[in-house]
Amino acid sequence: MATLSLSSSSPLCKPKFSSTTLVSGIDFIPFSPRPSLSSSTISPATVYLSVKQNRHRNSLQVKSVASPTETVSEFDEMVSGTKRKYYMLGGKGGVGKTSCAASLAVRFANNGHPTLVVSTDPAHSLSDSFAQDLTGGMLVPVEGPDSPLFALEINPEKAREEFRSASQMNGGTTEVKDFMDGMGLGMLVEQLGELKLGELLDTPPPGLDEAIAISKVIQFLESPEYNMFTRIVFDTAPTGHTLRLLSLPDFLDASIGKILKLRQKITSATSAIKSVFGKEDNQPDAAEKLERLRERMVKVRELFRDTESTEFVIVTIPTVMAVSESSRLSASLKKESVPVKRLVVNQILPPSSSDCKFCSIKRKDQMRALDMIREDSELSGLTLMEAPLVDMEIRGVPALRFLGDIIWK
Ligand SMILES: Nc1ncnc2c1ncn2[C@@H]1O[C@H](COP(=O)(O)OP(=O)(O)OP(=O)(O)O)[C@@H](O)[C@H]1O
Repeated sequence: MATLSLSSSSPLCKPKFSSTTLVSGIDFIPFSPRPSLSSSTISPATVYLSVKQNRHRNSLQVKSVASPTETVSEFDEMVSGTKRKYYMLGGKGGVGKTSCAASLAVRFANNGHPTLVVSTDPAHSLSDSFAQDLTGGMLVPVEGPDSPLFALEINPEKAREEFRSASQMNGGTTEVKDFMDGMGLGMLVEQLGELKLGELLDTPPPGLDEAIAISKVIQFLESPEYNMFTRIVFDTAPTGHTLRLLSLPDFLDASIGKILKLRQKITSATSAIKSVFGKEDNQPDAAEKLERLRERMVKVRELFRDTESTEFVIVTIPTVMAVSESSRLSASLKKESVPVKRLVVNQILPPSSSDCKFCSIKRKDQMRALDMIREDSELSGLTLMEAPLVDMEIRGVPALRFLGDIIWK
């Protein structure tokens, strides 16, 4: 039986399979691997853990069982190369997307990659996860990891406001409509109204915030000062939003195209009239802004489908509901040609070493859900990466490093 060790004094150390090292406050004891999960679907060096308090207060032991045939490391593949790569983590609400995304970002940073972790979930929890204030909609350095790690929580309200102001006419739609009505051109404005842009922005459908947020990130990343980041990890909003997001760039691209055409017609009509009356047309560069937004939407769409640089990682928990939703998510991503290779199954309970009835029933349930994954036509082809349910809240860089070292192998 091999032992996986993690050392707090050496965050860059790779797992060793021979000795036990004490790390921080909890003791992890090994238990046998489930024979029903084949080595082809298990991530290398899958860790089976049970958690129990250690009498050494500041130490943590992690022991694992490594199959002798498992040699290829998933994380080695993820970490190799300095070309920029994007990892998008998504799944059902509350399964641990933020914890997994933050732990992956820490893992990349501790393996030499200047990394950016971005939350596009309107209900941000990166700050809570890192236990640092990362709010403000700008890049904020995360303290702790070995290489630079920055976080960005996109403020959806601010991003949407920018989009709204770029989409509006000079002086507001009503004013323009009155003016255009007077000129017998009200029909054009009505056409603009039919696009229901105002409605779209006032009650945004799931996915719009995300699309705008991601296009905002692309805008950031285009600036030379962000060239340094070689890994970008996205903590995305729950599944429903993600699915809408996939079709949104097309929808917005088409809408913006129409808006731009109408704007052009209206602007040329108004400026011709204004010039007759000697008024200056001081129209700001709104059309230009809108065009740039449209271009970024196209880039978002391309980014999602780029198998070279992008990977969507589904995060789930071993319950029938979460597995069913993950299966649907995987099918939708496949349909949209979004690359998916890995599935993180989070919060797996250890086999009960006590006579806790609740624990053993719960674990049996989880094992059934894992079987479901194995038999699911959508999910069985993905590489399974398992994470135990630990008996402490995953908060702060040391805890995230600990979790990351277990999941991302
Ligand atoms: N493996 C784990 N062991 C113990 N606690 C965990 C584990 N993974 C996540 N948690 C805890 O579960 C809670 C929810 O996790 P997290 O915020 O990462 O989920 P989420 O999927 O991002 O949620 P949301 O959909 O609300 O954004 C947090 O308190 C987190 O610390």
